[in-house]
Amino acid sequence: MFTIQERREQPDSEPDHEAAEDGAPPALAVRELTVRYGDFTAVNDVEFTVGRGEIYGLLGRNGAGKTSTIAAVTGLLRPAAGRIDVLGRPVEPGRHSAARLGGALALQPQKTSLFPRLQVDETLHMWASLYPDPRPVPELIEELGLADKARTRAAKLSGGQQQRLLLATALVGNTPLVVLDEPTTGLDPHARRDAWAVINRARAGGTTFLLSTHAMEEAEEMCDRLAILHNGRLRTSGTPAQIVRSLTHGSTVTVRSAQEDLLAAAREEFGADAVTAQTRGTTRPGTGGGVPRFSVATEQPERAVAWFEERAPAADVRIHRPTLEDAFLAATGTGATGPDEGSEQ
Ligand SMILES: Nc1ncnc2c1ncn2[C@@H]1O[C@H](COP(=O)(O)OP(=O)(O)OP(=O)(O)O)[C@@H](O)[C@H]1O
Repeated sequence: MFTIQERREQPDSEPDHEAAEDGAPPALAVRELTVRYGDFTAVNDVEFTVGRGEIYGLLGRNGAGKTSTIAAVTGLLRPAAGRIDVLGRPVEPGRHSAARLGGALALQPQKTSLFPRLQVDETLHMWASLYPDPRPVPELIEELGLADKARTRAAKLSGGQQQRLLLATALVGNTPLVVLDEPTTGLDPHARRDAWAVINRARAGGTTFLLSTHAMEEAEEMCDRLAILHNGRLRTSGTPAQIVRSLTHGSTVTVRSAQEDLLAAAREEFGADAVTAQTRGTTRPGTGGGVPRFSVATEQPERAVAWFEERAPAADVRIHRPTLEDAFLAATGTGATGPDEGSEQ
C-alpha cells in the first residue's frame, strides 16, 4: 500500500494536468463526482483530470462505477454532486449535452443504439451529420477495416464488426475528446490491435481519449494514465508503471531445485525474510511438482538469477515481474482497503 506522500516522491510522478503550459484548460476535469441511483451510491466523490492528447483509462471490477462515471462525463445522467468540465466548459446534463458542448465530445454508443437496417456507410453519415467538423466517412470505413462491409446493414455484421462500427461512430465526429466504454470487447486479437492503432493515430492528431476497459494489456499498452475505481471510489491513479510499483512488492525469482543445500544458501545470500519456501504442489508426472520450490523477493532479479545459475546450474529459475493485473487484483481484491488511499488529488 502507498500513500500520497510516497507517490509524490517518485521521480517520474505525474505531471500536473490542471492546465497546459499555455494556460489552456485540460480536456476533462472531474471534481467531487457522486452518482446515485435512488439510495445507492454508484460513484462516490471521484476526482481526476485528463490532459489534452492523453489516453486515460478507467479500470474497475464489474459494478465499480465506470459506466456511471462515463455517463456523467458525457451528460447522459445528472450527478448527485460534483462538477465536470470539458475543455473548460461545464457539462450540463441532458439528452443532447454532447452536441451542446459544441462538438467537443463524442461518446461511443451502445450496440443497441445501432439501427439494424442502416448500412455501415449510412450509419456513419448519420452520426457525422451531428458534428460541425466530421471526418470523411470513406476514410474511416477504410481505417476500421470495414470497406467490404460498407453497404452491409448493421444487423448483418458480426459482433466484432458491429464493435468496430461503434468505434467509428465515436471517431467520425472528429471531436477533441472521445469517450469509449470498453471499446475492444469482443474483438479478435488482430482487430483489437487494429483498433488500438486507429485510436493511437487519432491521438497523434491531438484527440484525447477517456476509455474504460477490463483488458489489462490494453490498459498497459494504450493508456498514459489510469484510474482504478473500487466500489464507486477512486482507489488509485497514475501511470501504469506507477500503479504497478505502488501496489505490488517488486519482482520475485522462483526456484525449483532438488539440490538440498540451496534453500539454506539462498536464505543466507538474500536474507531469510526474502525467501519463502513453497509447500509442495502437484506431483503429477512431468509437472515438476515433487521438486522443492521456493521464491526470492528481490529488487535485482537478474543478479539473483545469475547467482542461482552459478550455484545450481540444474535449477529451474524464473523471474516473475509484477504486472498491472497483479496491481489491479491488489487494489480491488476482497482485501483492498482504504478506498481513498492514494487517490489523485
Ligand atoms: N440505472 C441504474 N439503476 C440502479 N443501479 C444502477 C443503474 N446503473 C448502474 N447501477 C449500479 O451502479 C453500480 C455501478 O454500475 P456501473 O455500470 O457504473 O459499473 P461498471 O464499472 O461500468 O461495471 P461493468 O464493468 O460491469 O460494466 C452497480 O452496482 C450497478 O448495479
